[in-house]
Amino acid sequence: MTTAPVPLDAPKISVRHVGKRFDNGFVALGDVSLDVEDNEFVTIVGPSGCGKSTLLNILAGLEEPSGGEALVDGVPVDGPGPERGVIFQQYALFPWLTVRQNIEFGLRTTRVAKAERRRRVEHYLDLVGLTAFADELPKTLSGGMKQRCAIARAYAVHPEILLMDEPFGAVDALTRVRLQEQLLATWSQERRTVVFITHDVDEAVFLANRVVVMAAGPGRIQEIVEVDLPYPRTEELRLSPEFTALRNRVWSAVYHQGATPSGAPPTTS
Ligand SMILES: Nc1ncnc2c1ncn2[C@@H]1O[C@H](COP(=O)(O)OP(=O)(O)OP(=O)(O)O)[C@@H](O)[C@H]1O
Repeated sequence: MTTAPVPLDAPKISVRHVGKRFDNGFVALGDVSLDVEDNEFVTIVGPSGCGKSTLLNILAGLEEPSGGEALVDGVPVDGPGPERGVIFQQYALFPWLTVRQNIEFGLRTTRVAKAERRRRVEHYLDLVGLTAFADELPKTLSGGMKQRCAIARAYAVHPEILLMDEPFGAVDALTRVRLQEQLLATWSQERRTVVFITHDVDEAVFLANRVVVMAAGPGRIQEIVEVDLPYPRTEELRLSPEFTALRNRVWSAVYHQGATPSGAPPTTS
């Protein structure tokens, strides 16, 4: 059997008419199509149950679509792969391994030489601010620290694509802002393609090149909002009229579906 050549101009990720009907007959995704270019940062927002996680799981190769296909570099996704790092809301650390060992774990299954593994682990420990806790077990860490450890573990493998499902959902507001800044700093230094699910409209706009707004019944793309704000994104930018306008536009696309995500609605006075 011959494999079709990968087109040079293929988007990094291509979702083509993907549908998902679960075994109980529930249709979680209707007909979803989306291209994500190399090095893009795309966030996905939408009401609970509109199929965000289902779509991400299909990209991760953890679920199979029941119609259409998902492609990475022009090749159909057929299970998980090391080029796609997945980060969930729950940290999923190994409790019996130290922070350092948890970060190193993913690297053991790659062909990275020992010296390079060590270098990378120290680099990502430093990047997420956990060097001082490297020899601690996860049970001694706060929720935000555990999540930073999970993020370092995913980054250390150098996946070309990061698939993130509400990764900062369980951390306090201040840690969340720091994690957002760290993620953007890493993304701009090391360039990855990121697909990031969130319920937080501010977070969606702050991080993304494009915000994909989904709707439910069945899950589908309602609107795509281009975020033409410059990087690096700063705290001042969050207060700017341009940011507020985009935030309100995304909010309105979600809000006018008749369901509300978490977070405060825009003031209308
Ligand atoms: N294995 C399954 N079998 C049947 N239905 C499922 C299954 N997994 C998810 N669903 C349903 O599919 C729909 C989409 O779920 P999904 O988790 O993708 O939504 P979501 O947009 O990520 O929601 P949330 O924002 O609450 O995390 C939901 O109605 C959910 O109940």
